[in-house]
Amino acid sequence: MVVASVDNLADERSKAQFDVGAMKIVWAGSKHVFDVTDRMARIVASDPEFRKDNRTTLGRKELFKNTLRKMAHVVKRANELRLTEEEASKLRFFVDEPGYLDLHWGMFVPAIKGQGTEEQQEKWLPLASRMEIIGCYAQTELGHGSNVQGLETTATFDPKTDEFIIHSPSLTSYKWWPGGLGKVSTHVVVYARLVSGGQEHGIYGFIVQLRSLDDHTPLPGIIIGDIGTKFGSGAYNTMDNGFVCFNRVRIPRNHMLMRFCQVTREGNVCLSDVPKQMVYGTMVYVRQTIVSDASWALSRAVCIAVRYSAIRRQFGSQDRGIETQVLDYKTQQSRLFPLLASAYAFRFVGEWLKWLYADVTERLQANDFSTLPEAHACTAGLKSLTTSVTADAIEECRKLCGGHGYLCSSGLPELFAVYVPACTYEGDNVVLLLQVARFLVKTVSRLAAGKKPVGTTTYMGNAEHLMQCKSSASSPEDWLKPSVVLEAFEARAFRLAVACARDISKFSTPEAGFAELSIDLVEAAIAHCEVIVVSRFIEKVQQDIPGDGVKEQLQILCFIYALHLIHKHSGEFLSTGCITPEQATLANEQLRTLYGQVRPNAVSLVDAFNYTDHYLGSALGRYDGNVYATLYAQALRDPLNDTVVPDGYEEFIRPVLKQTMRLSRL
Ligand SMILES: CC/C=C\C/C=C\C/C=C\C/C=C\C/C=C\C/C=C\CCC(=O)SCCNC(=O)CCNC(=O)[C@H](O)C(C)(C)COP(=O)(O)OP(=O)(O)OC[C@H]1O[C@@H](n2cnc3c(N)ncnc32)[C@H](O)[C@@H]1OP(=O)(O)O
Ligand SMILES: Cc1cc2nc3c(=O)[nH]c(=O)nc-3n(C[C@H](O)[C@H](O)[C@H](O)COP(=O)(O)OP(=O)(O)OC[C@H]3O[C@@H](n4cnc5c(N)ncnc54)[C@H](O)[C@@H]3O)c2cc1C
Repeated sequence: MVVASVDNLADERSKAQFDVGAMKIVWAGSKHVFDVTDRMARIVASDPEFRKDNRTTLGRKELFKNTLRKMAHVVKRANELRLTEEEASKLRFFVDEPGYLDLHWGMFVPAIKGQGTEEQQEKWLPLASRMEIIGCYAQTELGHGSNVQGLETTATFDPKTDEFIIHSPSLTSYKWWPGGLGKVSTHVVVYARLVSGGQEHGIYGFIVQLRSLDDHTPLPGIIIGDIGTKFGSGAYNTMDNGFVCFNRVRIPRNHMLMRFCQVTREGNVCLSDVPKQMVYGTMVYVRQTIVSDASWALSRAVCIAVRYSAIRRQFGSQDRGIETQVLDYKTQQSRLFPLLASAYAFRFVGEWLKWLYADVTERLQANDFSTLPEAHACTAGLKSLTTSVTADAIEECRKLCGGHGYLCSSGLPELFAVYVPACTYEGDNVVLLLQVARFLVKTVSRLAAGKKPVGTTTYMGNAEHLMQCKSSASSPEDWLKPSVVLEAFEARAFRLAVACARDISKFSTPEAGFAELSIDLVEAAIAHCEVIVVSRFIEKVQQDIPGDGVKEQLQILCFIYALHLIHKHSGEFLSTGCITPEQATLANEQLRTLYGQVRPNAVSLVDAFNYTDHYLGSALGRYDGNVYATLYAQALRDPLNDTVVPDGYEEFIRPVLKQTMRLSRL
């Protein structure tokens, strides 16, 4: 019997019809980013301090201490190697272990940058950059997360002492969830209701010291700890998500982040002339980074599943000869290749969102707030879409790897467990889609008032056409025309949004209509977000892209992405009358052809992600394809195999056997 050989992947690589090196640059975004990413990934992979293959077997305390050691090593290496901010952030990324540094650099520092005055930034940022203090971001409470306006923690100004009193008035007001809070952070940006002169003035951020910088003990009035073990082995349990209760903790007045709202010495509250939502700015920033990161998690899972599907063979042999690679099964392709295409789609939309965020930031600095609602809708919607798809895709990749996908050594269970909270943190995905829907309904009603839509809703300006058009696709090849594909997506999204707006107007109040129709609104929001992703992908493949065959591969992936969505949401495309059942069948036919075109390039398309074996952390996804020997070696290393006869034999197995023997003699 011929067994799968590691040569499978070499064979696969020899079939590639494009320049893999050039695709690596496209995936990275530029030669510079590729070089930095590649260098940082290799530094981490070659450093034994960053070993992670034992993570799922460690108890919580050991795991956490191990993370502390790694974080300290990250800081040490970043200093020794004099890494730039860009390089250090990549280094942290490849260490691939959630830890307090994520929240310090990812939320605490951005909150101060975004919401602190210049003076406050000058004071706090150098301390944070040199890591003389470690910070986190505490917004969520035990009783309230999604509803930020419902937060209970108070920050009451005391004009007698020129201080704020930070207080947790109830159990439900305890801050609950912030990463880095439980055991590590010395400081926190706390979100609380500002109270001055006996009046409430809304939610703002306040810098509070939590722990002594001498011995790390909590400061007076602070009760603090970890919220407990979370889902999965290893995974997010490396993070000390924490709780904190403030018992009338006093902080100086200038610890309130005062860029958008100032409290004077007398306790007067002066609002700047900016929208009050500016205080939500850190969330917009982080949502944008989460969209960029989705493509990394998704591509990682897809890389494992594609390589393993090329190695794994089942059936297809009459004479016990060589069996079929599971990657050759159309069903495997139809589950896997849309995920591969989605990874590329999310990579490009992530890059675009970075641009959008930079653009809105520049405008806000010039007091132009006109694009803020769109930036909020795009970051919220794309965060929701990309994380939901990625979490589901990681689980699908696990199933695509059959039984071995269920082993921790496949890397997929931990990847799923660490990734799935992305659907919840930084805004629950449904709550965020409802924000997009609110924006869409407003856009539709503005259209009715003769206002021209801009940005990602520009397509809605073509209202009359989008409401009436019928797709012209009359052959499978027609589904390779960008204009045909885009028209179908835009018409579906627009018709769903218009139907929602129309139906809402039938209720006694818009709020009642919005609440009753929220299921339809979520669907309309997803349809709009898919227009954004599809159109950005089409735009990308219409650019000049260097490298033999690279553009052709991306075109194939782009159409797989779009057509698999038409298949997935065929109910909506059909019920809105954007396409006919015959056209849906033609789209499926084209999709099947495209799967055949990706097949010989699949392994090279995942090689283009340029992942090290360390980063992948998977016996199934190894670059050399040596799957079975690695699975066996890792099984032998399991703590349960430390002894041949297990601990507990004398106590619990032997007596059972003895008892059974006694019974059988009776
Ligand atoms: C094996 C592998 C191992 C290891 C892998 C290693 C590492 C990788 C993994 C991951 C770890 C690393 C890092 C991960 C990064 C981050 C994750 C960590 C932490 C997460 C942190 C948090 O979760 S912080 C808390 C976040 N909380 C939320 O997001 C709350 C959500 N709620 C809200 O945002 C709001 O309450 C709301 C938007 C839902 C409602 O707002 P509001 O009550 O004000 O009501 P309205 O709906 O009425 O809105 C009023 C108007 O305001 C507009 N609006 C709302 N929000 C914004 C905004 N942000 N910007 C601009 N405008 C906004 C809204 O549109 C309304 O406008 P109108 O014109 O319609 O009035
Ligand atoms: C791993 C992890 C890390 C985190 N890190 C931090 C951190 O560093 N700092 C921090 O402040 N917070 C953090 N959080 C908290 C996180 O931001 C919140 O959990 C998140 O915002 C969701 O809020 P919630 O838990 O209140 O969910 P809920 O709002 O209680 O959601 C429960 C259910 O209700 C539904 N729902 C809620 N409102 C509506 C509505 N209006 N319409 C329809 N359905 C609705 C949701 O869809 C969901 O299904 C973290 C959370 C996790 C899981």
